[in-house]
Order: sequence, then structure tokens, then C-alpha cells
Amino acid sequence: MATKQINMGVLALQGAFLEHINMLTGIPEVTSVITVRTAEELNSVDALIIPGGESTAMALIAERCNMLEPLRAFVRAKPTWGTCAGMIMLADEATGAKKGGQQLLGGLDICVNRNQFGTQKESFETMLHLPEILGEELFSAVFIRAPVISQIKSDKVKVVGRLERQIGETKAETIVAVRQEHLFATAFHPELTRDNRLHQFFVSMALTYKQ
Ligand SMILES: NC(=O)CC[C@H](N)C(=O)O
Repeated sequence: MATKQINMGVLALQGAFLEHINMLTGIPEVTSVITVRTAEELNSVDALIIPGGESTAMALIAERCNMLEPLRAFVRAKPTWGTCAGMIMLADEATGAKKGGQQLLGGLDICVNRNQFGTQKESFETMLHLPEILGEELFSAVFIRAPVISQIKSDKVKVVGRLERQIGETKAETIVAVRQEHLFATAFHPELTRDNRLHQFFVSMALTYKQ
């Protein structure tokens, strides 16, 4: 039986989209990877990655390009993975937003808190346990001005990644990866490593939604 094939898109309005394209290239099931900037391009893909970057800028550009509604319709129906700023875009609610708020796409029944770990200088890389995705194996996760999931608002949301950090005397645990049906979100940047296991996971996940 022929292996199922998939056409992938990476939203390329702003942020680290080239790195995602590099990660997807070479995964056998991926027939094509395109940069998505228009509704026409969006409608030609089976699944989408929304990259990291700056969610306020991404939302403003999406609004100016009349992409907010096409993106909202896409994420309601088709597999989408948001990384970092992309995760913020997929959240139903965000705190720590700029004055006046910011546009979100929504879809994930979560609240995220932006820039939870501080400034760019406070970026860090740590080994993460993602048992539902990688079993016992660890994944090196890069956090850059990352958000965290501060609230889960429905039982449709499955937590797939937790980060434990020692802050002074206390151990703090935060949620950094979730899945809700066809949506997947990570607070960190798997595209900035040389490890494409999470990209492989997303491709397999997206294939299960392809007729
Ligand atoms: N690396 C990132 O994507 C940072 C996200 C950024 N802090 C935001 O709020 O959009």
C-alpha cells in the first residue's frame, strides 16, 4: 500500500518560518512544503505550522493582509501546530498582551501568559520529557521569550509537555505543550534544533486527519 502523502504549509507573515521548512524537508510523507502568505496558498495545504516570532506583529500583519478570517477558518478545521508566538496565536486568550490587547486566532481552549520567563537574555535550553509523544526519550527544548499555558479551559485539551524549574527553594511546574484534537502547540522552538522528531510527530498526526 502506498504511504500517505501530505502538503505542508508554514505561515510566513513573520518569524522563524524558514527553519520549519528546513525541518519538514526530508520527511518522507511530506510531498511539498510551501510558505503561506495568502488565502489561496492556505487553501492549498493539508496542514499548517505557525512559527515563533512576535505574535503582536504577526497578528497585525495577518489583519492587514486580510488573513485573520481565512486563518481562523483553517485552524477550526485542519491540523495546525503553533510554536511559541504560534502557540499564542492559537490560544483563546492571552495575558501579558500589549495595551489594547491583540488579535488571536483561537481554537485552543487555553489561556497563555506571554513572556513568562522574561527577556531575550533569559532564553534557555533544557531537556524536556514529552511522554505521550516520545515515550522515555528526552527532547532538547529552546525557550525564547516563551509563553506558558496558564489555564486549561476544557477537558478536550491534553497536556503533553511540562517543564519543571527550580526557582530558589521551590520547584515550579508549568505546562509548555498541549494537544486538542487536530491542534498542537509548543511554547518552545523545535525548529531551532537539529532534531526533527516533533516535526515527524506533527506530520503523522496531520496524516490521521487526511481522508
Ligand atoms: N520566540 C517567540 O516566538 C517569542 C514570542 C513572543 N514573546 C510573543 O509574545 O509573541
